[in-house]
Amino acid sequence: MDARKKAYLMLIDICIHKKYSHLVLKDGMRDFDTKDKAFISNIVYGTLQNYRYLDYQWKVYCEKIVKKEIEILINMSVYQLLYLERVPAFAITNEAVEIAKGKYDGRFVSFVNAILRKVIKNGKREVTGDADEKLAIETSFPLWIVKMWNKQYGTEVCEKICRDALNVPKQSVRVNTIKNSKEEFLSKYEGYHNGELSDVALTFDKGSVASREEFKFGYISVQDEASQMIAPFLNPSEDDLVLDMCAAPGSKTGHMAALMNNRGKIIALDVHEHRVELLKATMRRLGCINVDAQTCDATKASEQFENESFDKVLIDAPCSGYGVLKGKSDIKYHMQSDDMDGIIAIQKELLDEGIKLLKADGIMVYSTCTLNKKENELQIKQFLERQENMELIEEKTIFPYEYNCDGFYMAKLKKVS
Ligand SMILES: C[S@@+](CC[C@H](N)C(=O)[O-])C[C@H]1O[C@@H](n2cnc3c(N)ncnc32)[C@H](O)[C@@H]1O
Repeated sequence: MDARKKAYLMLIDICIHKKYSHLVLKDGMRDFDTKDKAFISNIVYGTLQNYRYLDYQWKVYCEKIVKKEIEILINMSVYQLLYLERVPAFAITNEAVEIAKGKYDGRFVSFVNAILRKVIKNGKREVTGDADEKLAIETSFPLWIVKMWNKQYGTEVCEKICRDALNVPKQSVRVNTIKNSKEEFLSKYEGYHNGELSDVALTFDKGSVASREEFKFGYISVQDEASQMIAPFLNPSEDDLVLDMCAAPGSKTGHMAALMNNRGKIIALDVHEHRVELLKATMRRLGCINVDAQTCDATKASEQFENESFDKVLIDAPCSGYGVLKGKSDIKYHMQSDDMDGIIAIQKELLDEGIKLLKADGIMVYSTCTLNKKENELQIKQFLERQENMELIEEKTIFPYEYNCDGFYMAKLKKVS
């Protein structure tokens, strides 16, 4: 199959059938060579990342509402016209027409052709509107989130968050110190560079590490650098009993096990059984022997575990994920203003359950990979108002533009006796 046709079918799966982009790309590219793989992934991610900007470039030329399948075809073609300078315009138009011919009737074929010709003739449209509207279109965010970030973080930070989300994320791994030190690892494997934030982080430029020997042997774990700041923030020690309430797929569990020198004990919970299986496989690969993984709804964990029995509790909560938009452009594409309504209630339940299980003088860390104060600072403020025996020791936000990493929020809390 032609690479563009494949990219189109993948975009249909992601945008219409709501499949995860990384899985669609992983499963769909087996029969393509390296060059085509790069081309397909460029079209898929580029189109998703710039979707609203691409809409803006051509919807001015049509009066009626367009079928979603046709909109996707035009957007992926406009993406190539505006961003892939080496690809000739006639090749892009011809291929779009061929894809349309194979699937839709003659009316749609001429429509696609006419729109693309107008975009070629008129070139890029300058974005107009007030500052929020311009930023929203230029960076392909819905207006409501630009307004929300503006209100919560101020204009300057909001603009940096939006523009940074268009960048390609840095790829990072964590050296698994249970199996090797960073120095030992670097003496054996090439193509890795020191990270900026975490002392066990390495970055790499090319390809994916999942098929490499060093990954299979468990010498490294794929983990964003900002995410690597969470386990040290909780700082578990060798003789601690730790509860990791939302643990799968286990990035932070594995990091905590390493910080504890594989001693003490981590009870790692997740509500989804298939994700607990993933976590167990990761723990085996990394050689973590102090982790007991269990399928459990952590909002009811006190029915299963004794109250006040854990020295440390980590709640790496389910969240809207607005800190990881560079790497997961499908979150950006699908984002809706009511995404967080249900999640905020679950986060609250997890916090209230966590405190029951924490020992007096114990430490709890609450973290999310989102940039939304309602799930972060405000969630913690309301928790502290409900629970007088908890005190806030420190809270911080890592913005994704600071280190070309993911965005994370973390709060460290202590149970006062
Ligand atoms: C942000 S992810 C955790 C990432 C993980 N800590 C890591 O570092 O790899 C949130 C996890 O919470 C789990 N989850 C959601 N609701 C839950 C609940 N009520 N009890 C336990 N786990 C839950 C999800 O299945 C998901 O795996």
